[in-house]
Amino acid sequence: MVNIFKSTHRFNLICLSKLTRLSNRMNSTECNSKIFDRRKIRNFSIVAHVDHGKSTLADRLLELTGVIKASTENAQVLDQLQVEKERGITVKAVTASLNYTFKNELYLLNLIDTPGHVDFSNEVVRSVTACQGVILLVDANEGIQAQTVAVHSLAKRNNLIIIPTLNKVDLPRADPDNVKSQLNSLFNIDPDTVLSISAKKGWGVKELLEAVITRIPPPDVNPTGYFKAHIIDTWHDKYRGVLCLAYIHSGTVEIGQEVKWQSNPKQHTVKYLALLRPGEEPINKATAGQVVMVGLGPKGGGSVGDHLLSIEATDIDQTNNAQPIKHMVYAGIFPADQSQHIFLSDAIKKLALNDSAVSVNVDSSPALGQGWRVGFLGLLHLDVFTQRLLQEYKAEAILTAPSVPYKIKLKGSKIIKHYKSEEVIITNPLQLPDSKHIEEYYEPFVMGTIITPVEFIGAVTTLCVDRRGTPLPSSAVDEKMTMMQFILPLSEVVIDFHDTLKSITSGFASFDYQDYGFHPSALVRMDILINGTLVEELSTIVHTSRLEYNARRLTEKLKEMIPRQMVQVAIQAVVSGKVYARETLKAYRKDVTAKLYGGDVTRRKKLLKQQAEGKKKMRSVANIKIPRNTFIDVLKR
Ligand SMILES: Nc1nc2c(ncn2[C@@H]2O[C@H](COP(=O)(O)OP(=O)(O)OP(=O)(O)O)[C@@H](O)[C@H]2O)c(=O)[nH]1
Repeated sequence: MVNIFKSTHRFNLICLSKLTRLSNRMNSTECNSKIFDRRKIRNFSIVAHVDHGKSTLADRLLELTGVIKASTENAQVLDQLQVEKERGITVKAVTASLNYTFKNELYLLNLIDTPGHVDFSNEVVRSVTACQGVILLVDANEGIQAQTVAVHSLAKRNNLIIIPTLNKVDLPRADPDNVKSQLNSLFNIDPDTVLSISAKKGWGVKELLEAVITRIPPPDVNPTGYFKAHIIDTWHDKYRGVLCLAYIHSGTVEIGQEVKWQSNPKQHTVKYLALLRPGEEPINKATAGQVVMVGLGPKGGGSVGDHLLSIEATDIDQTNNAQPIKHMVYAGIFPADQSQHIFLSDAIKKLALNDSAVSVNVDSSPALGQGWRVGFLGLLHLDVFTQRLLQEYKAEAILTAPSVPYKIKLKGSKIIKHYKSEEVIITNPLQLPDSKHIEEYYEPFVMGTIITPVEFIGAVTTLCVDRRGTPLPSSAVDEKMTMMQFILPLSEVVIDFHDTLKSITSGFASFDYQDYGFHPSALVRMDILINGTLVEELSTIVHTSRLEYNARRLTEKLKEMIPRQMVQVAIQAVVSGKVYARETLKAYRKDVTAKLYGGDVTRRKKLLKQQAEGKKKMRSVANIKIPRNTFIDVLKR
C-alpha cells in the first residue's frame, strides 16, 4: 500500500482512507510503476451549455471509478475554487485521471471538466487540445442552447469524436425524442447514436463511460520518440513553484530527467510528477498520451502553450496551434492604497499564472497611482478574477470602469512614429489621441447566436437592432425554437445583453458569441468632468448615434451614485470641449454624530468609525468623494 498520496494540490480533497475503500481502483503501486499502453488511454472532456450538468456528471464518473463515495451527491467535487462553490459555476477546467476496468482490461481515462460560461470558453478550447473526444451533454428538458452550438462546432473544428448525450432524462418535462431530432436537424447527428442519462440519479452513466472507451480513439502519439509535452494549465504552489498540467505528445518522462522549455533552452530537472485523480498521486514515470502534472521546482517556470522537451530534442514543431486569446474587456486594477502595490502585484502575477486568459500590463493613473491594465474575456471573468484576488490572496483592488478594445488608424508621420504603428489597439479610452490624428476608428464586433422560443423572435429582433445589430438568416431548431444570428458591436453585448435577453424572453433564450473582428465605426471619446475636473477613469469611447443618450444616462447615473457633499457638484459629459449633458448635485451637510450631541460615547465612536471606513472606500476628485464601486457600476445600463 502506498503512503505517498499527498493532497497538496489545489484540489486537496481526497483522503487516503477514502481511496482505500474503493472497489474499482487499481492498485496504486501498480499505477506508480506501470507505464500505460497508449491504447488503454482515453482523453476526453465534457462540453455543454451552462447548467446542463457537466459537473454533476463528473461527480458520477468519479463515483463510478471509485474516486469518491456515492453518498457525496451533488458534491461538485471538481468545482474546488471558493468562487465556484459560491456561484455554482465552473471557472477552471479540472483534470481527473480515472481507472476503469472494461472487459478485463484496465483503462486510464483522463476527464477534463470544463466551464460552461462563454467568458471561460478559452478554458474549454485549451482542454480540448489534449482530448480525442467529448461528451456533448444536452439537457433533455431545455434542448439545444446557444453554447451547445458553440461547443459542438469547437469539437468539430478540432476533429474530436462526439458522444451526444441527453442529460436530466429523470425530469418529468424531459423530451428526449424532440432533443434527438434537434440534434439531428442542427448537427446531423444520428438519433441512434445519442445516449440518455440522468447525471443526478446515475442512470445510464456506466453505459456512457463504456462508450467513452469504445467510441473515443486512444491518443495518436509516439511513445518511442523524444519526450515532448504541451502545457495546458499552470498553477502556483507556495513551496514547489509553478506546477503544470502537461499532455505528453511523444516519449516518456520520469523524475530526475533533464528537460528544457521550447521557449528557453535552459536545462531543468523534473522534480514532481503526478496523476491528478483529481488529488495528486505521485508517479515516477509517464508516457505519451497521458495528461500529468509536472513540476520543475521553484525556478523551473512553465506557461500555458509552451512545450516541455527532452534535452536531446532538436526538431521542435509547433504542435500547439491554439488561437491567441482575444480580450473582450479591459479594466484598470489599482491597489486600494499604494503601500499595497508589491503585495497586489505578487497576487496578480500568481493568479494570472492560474488564469492564463488574462493579459496584464502596467498602467498608471494620476489619481489612482501605479496599477495594471488587465484584459478579460468578459465581465463575469473580470468579476471572478477580482473575487479570486480577494478570496485566494486577500488582495483588495480598485477597479476602473471596464471598456472594450478599439482600433484606430492614425494619420501623420509624427503621430505614427510616436505610437510606433499606423494601426493601434486602444485598451484604455485615455490612450486615444486627439481626433485630428485619427484617420479611421474601428470597433470590435461579434457574431451572436441566440436560441429562442419562436414567440420571442420579435422581441429579440428589437433588442438586437436596438443594440446596433445586423441580422443574419435564422434557422429552425424545431417547431417551437429558432436559432437567430446577428452581427453585433461587442460594446453593446458585453455589459448586460445577456441579462436583458433573459428578461425579455422569460429566461428561455440563450446566447453565445464569437469574435467577428474589427470594423470601421463612427466613434468619439466622451469625458466626464466633476466640478470641471476630468475623471479619467470615467472616460468612454462611444458610438456617435449613442452620444446624447449615453451622456444623459451617465450623468444621471453619476448623480444617483455620488453621495451629496458639502459643496454643490456639477457633473458634465463632454466631447472635444462641447458639453452634451449636465447634472447638478445639491450641497448637503452630513454629520452622522450631530443628533448624538451629548449622547452615548460608544455609539458616537461606532458611528465615527463607520464613517471613516466608508471614506476609505471613496475616491476623491477635486475634493469630491466618489464611491469606488461607481467606476464599475456606472457603465452598466
Ligand atoms: N433533475 C436533474 N438535475 C440535474 C441533473 N444533472 C444536473 N442536474 C442539476 O442541474 C444543475 C446544474 O448542474 P451542474 O452540474 O452544476 O451544471 P454544469 O453544466 O456543470 O454548470 P456550469 O459548471 O456552471 O457550466 C444542478 O442543480 C444539478 O443538480 C440530472 O440528471 N437531473
